[in-house]
Amino acid sequence: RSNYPPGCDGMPFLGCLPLLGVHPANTIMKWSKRYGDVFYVKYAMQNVIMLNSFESIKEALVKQGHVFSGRQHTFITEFTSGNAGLGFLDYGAVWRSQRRFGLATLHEFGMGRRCMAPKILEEADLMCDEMLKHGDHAFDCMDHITPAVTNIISILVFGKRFEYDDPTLLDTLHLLFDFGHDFPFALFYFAPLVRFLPPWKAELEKIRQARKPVWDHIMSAIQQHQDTYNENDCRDFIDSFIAKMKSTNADGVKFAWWNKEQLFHYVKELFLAGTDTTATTLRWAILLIHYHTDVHEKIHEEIDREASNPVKFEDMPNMPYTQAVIQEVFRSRPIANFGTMRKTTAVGKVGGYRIPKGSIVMPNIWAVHHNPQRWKNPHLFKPDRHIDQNGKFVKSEDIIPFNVGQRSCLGMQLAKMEIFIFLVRMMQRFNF
Ligand code: HEM
Repeated sequence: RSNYPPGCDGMPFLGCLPLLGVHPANTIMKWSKRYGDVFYVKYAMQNVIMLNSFESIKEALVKQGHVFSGRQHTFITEFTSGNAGLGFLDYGAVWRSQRRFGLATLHEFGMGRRCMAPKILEEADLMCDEMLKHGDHAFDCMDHITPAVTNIISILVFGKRFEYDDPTLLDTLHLLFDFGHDFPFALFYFAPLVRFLPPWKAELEKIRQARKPVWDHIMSAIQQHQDTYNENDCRDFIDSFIAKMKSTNADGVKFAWWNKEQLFHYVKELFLAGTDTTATTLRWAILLIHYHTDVHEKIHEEIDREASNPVKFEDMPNMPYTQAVIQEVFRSRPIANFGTMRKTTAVGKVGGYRIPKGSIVMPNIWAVHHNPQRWKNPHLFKPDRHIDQNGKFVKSEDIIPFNVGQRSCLGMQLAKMEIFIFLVRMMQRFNF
């Protein structure tokens, strides 16, 4: 294989899996000292091209986005998404049209005409009310953050929130957080045969059982929307999709991807992709602010001085320190260290190496955010590094928790809005 990147083969059958340790992204970042920015790591039987610098990630995912935006279909992508929805569609015309629809709809309901900000604030207040019920007793803040962010996706998708003790919400949380949180997706992805081994076989069966009521609920919500659909009153994501189904199929030609089954997978995926990510980022924010008393004092002072009470999303540009704190949370604790696996749809070239068609490629976002040449003491939490001499917030294009390129996170704007409003509102109502 001429001009293929260097790399590590590890052991027969297992490849490098046993060598990755408890923090694979950090281990791979260390290996880049030996192999350079672009190298391969064998995961079980499959080579994965790792991109360990912002330059190589940009060269591949942005400059050659048409080559590096595919997805591989495996047993686990089929199990998770039916290889439909959006995140696991392979690159091509179908993905492009579904993505365009998703972006336009999220814009409409997220930032656009029907801005979600007031609903996010309302949910943040309801969440704070629940937290207050604990009085002086200790509690796990995730017990309240997860239902609240799940409700934001519910409002977007179903047009309504759930009471915190509603069985549908509880079933959804059970599925997303009890199973989803630590699910070894990569293990099933690279070593699909483990699904036949007893402990994993049983685990998958438990997930099948747990997801049934949630899937039934999504299907019946779609049916209910179809029964009550009014073309002059588009209530939410499902209505927008139904409108698209009707207009696309209007001439009697059925387009395979604008149908109820695809809608079901899309809805499912918005919950999968948009809840744990946002909730975990918020949890990191609370923890990091709590442990850094200097940061805690400065952010509180800015919120008291600059934010409306209750906070508005429009306050954000006047709050450079709060923006710096959020950017530093994203830098120091990216939720998806490796983004989501990409597959090349043609031959590509990165760092001078030839990347064959069909290669699996992963950006090491952790390595970019912890590069000591770029960030002084990268392991320290220091929001001030994002403030210039004039006290202004400095936005850094190489902080990439949502990844970059045409396949980056669909919900980035909504997630940023949620994190700002939830965090500031919590700090307006509590000290932590
Ligand atoms: C802090 C919160 C979030 C983080 C850190 C995050 C991060 C990511 C990352 C790293 C990817 C992989 C992109 C790639 O392959 O390059 C992704 C994809 C995706 N995210 Fe997010 N995400 C967040 C919140 C959300 C929210 C709120 C939604 C939905 C409303 C969402 C929906 C999606 C979807 C649908 C994809 C697949 C996009 C595609 O393949 O075209 N995410 N996200």
